[in-house]
Amino acid sequence: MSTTHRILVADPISEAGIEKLKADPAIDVDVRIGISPEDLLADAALYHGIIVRSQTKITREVLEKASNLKAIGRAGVGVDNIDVEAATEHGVIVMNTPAGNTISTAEHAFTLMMSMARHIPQAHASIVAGRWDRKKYVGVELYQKTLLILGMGRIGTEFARRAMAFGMRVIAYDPFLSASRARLLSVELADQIDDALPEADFITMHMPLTPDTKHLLNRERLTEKVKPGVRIVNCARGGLIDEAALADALESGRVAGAALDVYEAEPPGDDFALRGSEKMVFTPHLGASTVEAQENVGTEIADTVRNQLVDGTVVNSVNMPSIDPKTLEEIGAYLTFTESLGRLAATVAPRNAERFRIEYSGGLSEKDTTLVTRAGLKGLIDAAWGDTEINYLNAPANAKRLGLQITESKQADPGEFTDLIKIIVTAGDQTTTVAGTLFGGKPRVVLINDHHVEGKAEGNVLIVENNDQPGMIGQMGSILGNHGVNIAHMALSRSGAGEKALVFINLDSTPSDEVLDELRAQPSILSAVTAEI
Ligand SMILES: NC(=O)C1=CN([C@@H]2O[C@H](COP(=O)(O)OP(=O)(O)OC[C@H]3O[C@@H](n4cnc5c(N)ncnc54)[C@H](O)[C@@H]3O)[C@@H](O)[C@H]2O)C=CC1
Ligand SMILES: O=C(O)C(=O)COP(=O)(O)O
Repeated sequence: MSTTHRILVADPISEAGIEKLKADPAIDVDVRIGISPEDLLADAALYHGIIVRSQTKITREVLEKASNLKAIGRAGVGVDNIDVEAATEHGVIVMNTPAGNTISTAEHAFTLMMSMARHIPQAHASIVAGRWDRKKYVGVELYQKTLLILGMGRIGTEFARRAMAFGMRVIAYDPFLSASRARLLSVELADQIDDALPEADFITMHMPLTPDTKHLLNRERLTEKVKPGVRIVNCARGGLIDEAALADALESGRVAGAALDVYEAEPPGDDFALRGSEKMVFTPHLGASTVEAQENVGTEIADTVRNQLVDGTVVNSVNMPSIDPKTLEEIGAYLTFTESLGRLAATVAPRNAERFRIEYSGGLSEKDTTLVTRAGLKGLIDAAWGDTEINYLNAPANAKRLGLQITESKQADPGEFTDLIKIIVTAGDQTTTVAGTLFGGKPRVVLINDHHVEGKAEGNVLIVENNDQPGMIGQMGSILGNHGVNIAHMALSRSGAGEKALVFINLDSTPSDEVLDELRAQPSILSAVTAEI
């Protein structure tokens, strides 16, 4: 039976994007543009996917109600209207469209800079008002002026190209920009923002709004650090500039002008201090509002969310590593297997694990194993704590919540196997080790503590530790047989003749507590545990 995935489109995306979703039999789409916060809360549980732009706020409260939600798609770049931390905790993947609106936004920001330099909106309004103010609107050239770009990512880079074509000197401040990349882009790299501010005739902002970047242009910078007469463009996020401080800096003349597409509150309230200033140029968050950009981001996000819900791929996620079809092919087989190993470790290990260590050797040691580690962690947490809401996304956050330390190591030499995955769980001074490999594509458990076995890592398993003495297998077989539990496969291991032995049994059904109690009551059986892995 095929499942239908229900997607809410909460903000306006292109018709082409909506048509894509409507045409897909696996998708049921509800277009509810401008849905109220109350309705969103009330109906959040209906949806597996939600698509937004910058308007709809996906808050922690919404995520708490959205019990079926798996993916949020942002048709655009900035995800500051989504509580990504809460989404991660709830196992909801957040994905965006990083490149679809780059050119439109760079062009818009550049247009704002030029309009500001030549007072275009004010001059236009003066004509409309019947005036002919040629003296009042004398502007400045961009040519040979110094431009400071704050945030040299996709949009910043496109802005720089255009500025250089206009003969501007370009300085970039971006803590994540390498010196070699700056050279490649022909821009000067500023190590410290405060060193660059006094040099800039124009500043343009192109970074995300985060707790680190909030009010990057604060009162001190706007009134003491910037070059007198600077002109500022913000087409990124309103919160990057302290608007009240900007109003004062304009008033004092330290800042000659500013052009904003984005605001601390959108739309700005009645108390918006900058509204009346003649030195300002405003647009209502139009950076990405072109036919081309909307076509790009609308169709892309429709595909991205659809593919995540239907095929399990993850691309352009801001809170989870990518799982593209190639990655799935490379490590897909290891994901379910490592989850089983995690479950097995939980079964054999004592409760209250404190440390989870996963070791990769062989071919896997050269691959990106982030997700494989998360799969093992998911299996462990699910089986040990009974937390079925756990998934690849929220496994690390849940491990943290449970006080579980995670370490991962890799070594090239796999010993006798092509690939080996070892999970070591520690609780107090007790350490439990399980290891496994894919044997001709089939998952095999090859080690449980110091016992080498060759067990099938699937279905119902029973692990019995006993004293190595004659008749033990018969004893176990009869107890299981008497309760109608069929043995599918059995693997034996012992540390030495007459010492401790371990039996790894695959069963056709789950043994009851009665069976386990009976096994444990045998004088030579030291332990018996069962799990569905
Ligand atoms: N007005 C509009 O309609 C639009 C606004 N945006 C905004 O523009 C921003 C930039 O977009 P893209 O260039 O596509 O993103 P991007 O991710 O390609 O670039 C962002 C850059 O900011 C840098 N950065 C991060 N923290 C920084 C810090 N503390 N100081 C300086 N640089 C820092 C990053 O290293 C990166 O190079 C987005 O975050 C979004 O909020 C994006 C599209 C449309
Ligand atoms: O992509 C972004 O970050 C934007 O700010 C564009 O916002 P919008 O989709 O036009 O509401």
